[in-house]
Amino acid sequence: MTSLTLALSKGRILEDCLPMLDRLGLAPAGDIDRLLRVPSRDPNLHFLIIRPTDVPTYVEHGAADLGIVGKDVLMEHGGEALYEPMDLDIAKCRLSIAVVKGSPFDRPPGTPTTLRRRVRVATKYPEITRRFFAARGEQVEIIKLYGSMELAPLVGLADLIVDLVATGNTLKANGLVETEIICQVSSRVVVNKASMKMKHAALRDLLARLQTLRAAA
Ligand SMILES: Nc1ncnc2c1ncn2[C@@H]1O[C@H](COP(=O)(O)OP(=O)(O)OP(=O)(O)O)[C@@H](O)[C@H]1O
Ligand SMILES: O=P(O)(O)OC[C@H]1O[C@H](OP(=O)(O)OP(=O)(O)O)[C@H](O)[C@@H]1O
Repeated sequence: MTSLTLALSKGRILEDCLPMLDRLGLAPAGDIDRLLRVPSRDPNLHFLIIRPTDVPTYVEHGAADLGIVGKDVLMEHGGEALYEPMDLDIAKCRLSIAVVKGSPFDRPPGTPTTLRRRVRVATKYPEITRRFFAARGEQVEIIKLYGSMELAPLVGLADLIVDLVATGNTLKANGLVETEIICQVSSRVVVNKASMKMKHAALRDLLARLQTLRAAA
């Protein structure tokens, strides 16, 4: 039998995936809090439990045959080297622009700025942000952060943020408002292109099983 390696994004996506994998009889058979390479209840499937931002890299290089990762991470990484056959419709949120409520930046999208400097945007997604503003003919100064983006405009580090929003509770709690949605986000299955050829039957079966869950949801 062909064996497959599936890279799972640690954190929120892993938690959302576990019930799905369990229903397919593919739950991890090991301590997912400690082990980085975990067998599943199916002897032909192993999991790698890794940081979300590392999933596209592992799959692209063939260290994993497939992976589950947020569309946000894929767009930032650039997904051209991977197949993206399925939207799992889990870990749903959106990538948005937000500003301090009532600040000079709290205005309709695309309003020309009167600033003598570039608008400063704090984000974990510099590539998506650069492309988004460039497509509108705006050059912005991007400040790369690794978390807690909501803090940046409160302490004068940035004018705007580009961050994930789901319920909107984090923005609200910090006195921020969403001014524009850049894109909707959900978790996707990505597949290594060589694996898709060499392990076609095994991958097709696993994708079909994941698809039945989607259809039943
Ligand atoms: N509030 C949210 N609601 C729903 N999905 C979310 C939310 N925040 C993030 N996600 C999705 O889950 C993915 C992983 O988010 P999570 O917060 O678990 O990890 P992280 O802290 O971003 O990872 P890292 O450890 O690499 O910084 C994101 O890439 C996105 O696709
Ligand atoms: O709209 P909400 O439902 O409040 O969710 C949005 C929050 O969720 C994510 O953060 P997360 O909890 O993953 O923390 P992190 O950015 O520090 O990883 C995101 O970066 C927002 O801060």
